[in-house]
Amino acid sequence: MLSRKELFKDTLKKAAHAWKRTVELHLTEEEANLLRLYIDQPGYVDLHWVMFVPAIKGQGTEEQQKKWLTMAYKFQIIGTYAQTELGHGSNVQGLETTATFDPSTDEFIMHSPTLTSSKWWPGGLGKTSTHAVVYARLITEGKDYGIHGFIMQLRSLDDHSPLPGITIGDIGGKFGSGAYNSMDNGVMRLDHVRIPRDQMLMRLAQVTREGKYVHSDVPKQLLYGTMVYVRQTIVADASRALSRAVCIAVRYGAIRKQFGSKAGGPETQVLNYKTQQSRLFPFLASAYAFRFVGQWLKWLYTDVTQKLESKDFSTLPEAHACTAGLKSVTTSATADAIEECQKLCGGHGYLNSSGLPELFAVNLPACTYEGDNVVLLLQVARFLMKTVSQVASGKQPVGTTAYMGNIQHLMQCKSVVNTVEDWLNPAAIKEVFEARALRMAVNCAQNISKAPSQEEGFEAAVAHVQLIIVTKFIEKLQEDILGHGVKEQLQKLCGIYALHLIHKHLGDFLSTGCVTARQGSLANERLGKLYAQVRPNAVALVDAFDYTDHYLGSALGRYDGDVYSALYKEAWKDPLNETVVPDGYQEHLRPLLKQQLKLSRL
Ligand SMILES: CCCCCCCCCCCC(=O)SCCNC(=O)CCNC(=O)[C@H](O)C(C)(C)COP(=O)(O)OP(=O)(O)OC[C@H]1O[C@@H](n2cnc3c(N)ncnc32)[C@H](O)[C@@H]1OP(=O)(O)O
Ligand SMILES: Cc1cc2nc3c(=O)[nH]c(=O)nc-3n(C[C@H](O)[C@H](O)[C@H](O)COP(=O)(O)OP(=O)(O)OC[C@H]3O[C@@H](n4cnc5c(N)ncnc54)[C@H](O)[C@@H]3O)c2cc1C
Repeated sequence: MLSRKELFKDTLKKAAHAWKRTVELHLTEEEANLLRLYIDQPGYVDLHWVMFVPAIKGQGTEEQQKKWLTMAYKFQIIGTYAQTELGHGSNVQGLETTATFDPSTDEFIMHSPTLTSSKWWPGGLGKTSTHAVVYARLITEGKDYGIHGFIMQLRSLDDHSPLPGITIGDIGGKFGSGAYNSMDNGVMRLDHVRIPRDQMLMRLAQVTREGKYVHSDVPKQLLYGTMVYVRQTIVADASRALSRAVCIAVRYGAIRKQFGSKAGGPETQVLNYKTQQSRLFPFLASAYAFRFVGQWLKWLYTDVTQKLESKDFSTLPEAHACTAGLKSVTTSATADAIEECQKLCGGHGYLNSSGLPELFAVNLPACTYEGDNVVLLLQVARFLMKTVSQVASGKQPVGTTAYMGNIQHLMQCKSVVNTVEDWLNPAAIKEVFEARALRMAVNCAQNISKAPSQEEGFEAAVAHVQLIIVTKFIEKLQEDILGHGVKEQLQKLCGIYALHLIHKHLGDFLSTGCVTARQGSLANERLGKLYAQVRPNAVALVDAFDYTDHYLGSALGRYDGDVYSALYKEAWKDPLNETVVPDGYQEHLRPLLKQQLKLSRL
């Protein structure tokens, strides 16, 4: 087991190799990220590509982009995204770092006025990055204009030492043993560090040579654009991580046999047990659901970005709500699912050689980074409340809230389900999800009108986001899908995804009158039948993810199923087995045993 320093150095070597190949092969950002995935290092290249470069692209002028991106693409500088502080992460407007304009020298003075204003968490800040986009309160002519982005050099490009006035280091080890511990999330304090005025990212706002603050005609929320971009990529990440865990658990469930042998025959595959299927197959369905909604979200984000180019900001709120909501729902579900997949693999699921502990450790923080999942869902709730009031004033909602325009019908419709088979009807499923989401949003709006609260609407936000995921799965099935029998299998998975949510949130569906108790039990019955129908193709459905054994990194999830010899082989690789008699025996164990033996002979 590598020490953290060895792990960091090993990752730095791999990352530097990846960067070198990126430049030599002239890789695009997309290709560089794929390279990162396949060297499976969540380290340094993330923040440089994933946030430092997009922040400059989104908030820098053409001139600033030309200057800084040229260096960033060639890895002449390595950047990070320094927003979060010791005292504030979720509340960006609460950040305390200051950037005070000094007209006498045409510079900004960057300063950490309090301990809690120390920058804290930025990936790569601790030991690697030479530059950062630093978010700070812009102060000019004695007035605080709130949070803006500034490019700062942190370390010398000659010997990598921190520049004067900058105290910088790593924040220490984190949850889990592997990947995120290879990343140097850092702490930084600034002591009146001066930077030229032109290092303020000036696409959204400017400060003139005289110190006048000028806000351009774009929504100030574009300052948050980099986070929106990463949130949409995280949905695709979640679907990948979930499908890896499910691939391991399904393949292992097909190999593992426990109990059930008749007259000395073979024991039963644990994947045949209904309890195993009811725990695992919703995750299999979710892996496909998140992949499809992630593809749609990427389209939405691209579409919004193109509209922004032509100063059309109309879909910015929708983009914020969708990226925030889908990042929140998919990462929470994925973290829970990976943990459950460990349990679905019994004892062997807790071995590092299963690949599951590391997968969990790397993906758990996604519930927090890029926005705490609760805080993001409250943003969705705010968006829904605004939409409900617009509908009440006669405005026709569009996009993912278009269903709210059908308020007359959805507020009083009864589900058409009368038989188990009816739950196979996508239209019936979609209507039930629309009715639940709308009724919960309206109930919430009514509660807020009685007692205003910033925290109402969390459940309504979840209902709205789950409706989006179900809708995109149903829409995907309306496309041409190649491969004999593939569409039929995906239809079953779509049914499992939707019906397991009805099962899980039956209280919502009953309390809003969207389904009756009988319809709820018909849904459960349908779910059990779907599990049995998916079982014969479960292994094929995870093989379809097409992960190599290297990428999966799991003795349990091997394509050839040769699990036990893989586990056995892996065990002997552990450093503890380098000696037959363990270190410490002579000092600690032997004296005790000898003494006890002597006593026993007295
Ligand atoms: C390959 C992958 C590897 C992936 C691997 C990645 C590696 C790990 C990287 C982790 C990097 C980080 O964590 S970087 C740091 C991430 N940090 C965060 O995500 C911070 C989360 N907090 C925030 O985003 C903000 O503080 C909010 C949105 C919660 C609140 O902001 P606020 O300014 O106070 O705004 P608020 O009053 O709530 O709302 C005012 C109005 O602005 C709107 N609004 C708010 N945000 C936005 C927005 N982003 N876009 C549009 N509109 C917005 C609201 O809807 C509202 O509209 P109206 O209702 O007035 O119409
Ligand atoms: C692995 C990792 C990498 C990171 N990388 C970076 C990086 O590169 N750059 C960067 O700038 N940051 C980074 N971060 C920081 C990250 O963005 C923040 O931790 C995240 O935004 C959450 O903010 P917080 O820590 O302030 O949580 P808090 O907001 O303090 O959350 C604590 C609790 O308070 C609750 N809460 C907060 N506000 C409300 C509210 N209004 N209503 C109800 N409940 C509320 C939350 O739900 C949560 O349960 C990283 C974090 C991690 C874990």
